[in-house]
Amino acid sequence: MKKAITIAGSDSGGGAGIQADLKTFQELEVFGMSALTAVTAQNTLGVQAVYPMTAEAVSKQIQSIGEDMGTDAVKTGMLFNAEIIQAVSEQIVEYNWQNVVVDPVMIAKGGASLLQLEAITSLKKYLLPLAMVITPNIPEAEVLTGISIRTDEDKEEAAKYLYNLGVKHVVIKGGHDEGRDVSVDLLYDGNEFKTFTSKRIPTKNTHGTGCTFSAAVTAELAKGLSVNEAVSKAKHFIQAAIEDQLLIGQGHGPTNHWAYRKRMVAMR
Ligand SMILES: Nc1ncnc2c1ncn2[C@@H]1O[C@H](COP(=O)(O)OP(=O)(O)OP(=O)(O)O)[C@@H](O)[C@H]1O
Ligand SMILES: Cc1ncc(CO)c(N)n1
Repeated sequence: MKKAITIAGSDSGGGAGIQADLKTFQELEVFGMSALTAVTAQNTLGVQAVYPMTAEAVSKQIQSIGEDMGTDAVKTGMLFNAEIIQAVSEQIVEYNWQNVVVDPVMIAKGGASLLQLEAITSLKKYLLPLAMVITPNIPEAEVLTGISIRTDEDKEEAAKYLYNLGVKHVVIKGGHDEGRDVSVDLLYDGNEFKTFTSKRIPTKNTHGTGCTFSAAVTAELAKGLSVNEAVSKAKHFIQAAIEDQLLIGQGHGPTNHWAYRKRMVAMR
């Protein structure tokens, strides 16, 4: 069985963070492991509190996996501060992990900060050059590049900027591209652009869409798919998860992580 580790924050509400990642790994038949970077008190209404781990505690968790079990792919989500980013980057180098998916989580749906502003320089300097894939949403791509993204050309320019920081593949997600009836994710591999388009689902229940999408990319890379194939599969996975609504909580509800498998079983 292939293995994947998520290095991310805990979402007590279960829709995003470590919980979304492990559910997604399981649904895609990959053995899930984790290193917690922070504990959040969170629900569908927002983030009530953030308790970061020490960089040492994060390092030790990764070391436990690296020294014994190993992994076929790595995902990073909420990293919170520069010390954690540096520790994670060092461990990725130490164990020579190649299939690294960086979801540059910055701000939760309700506006709470999940990454300190001064940590963005460290993210760009230490972690991005180790990434096989980076999966920013539009606001994250704007912060990382300083480019204001309004048009498809702006997205392409931002993707090129991120590629030039040493990331091998850039996926700029289209969930925040509101006012369109489609959600378009753009993939750039340094050579050509490819788009993955789906019907935009009118719903407020999109808590954890980004985490779930990047976890699905990670699981598929662990299984040996190419980045192109992994992104395509992840797009189908998240589309099913948003479509098959759960209606949990009073705010931005979680997606349905088992919708994709339910569909696959029904098609057999
Ligand atoms: N309403 C929607 N309908 C269809 N697809 C969507 C919708 N919202 C998001 N997506 C898809 O979900 C994935 C995640 O995109 P999004 O831009 O929402 O990430 P995000 O902002 O990082 O998510 P979050 O911060 O909630 O974890 C992308 O593949 C995007 O196309
Ligand atoms: C712990 C955690 N990671 C990531 C996100 C982004 O969706 C969130 N809301 N919470």
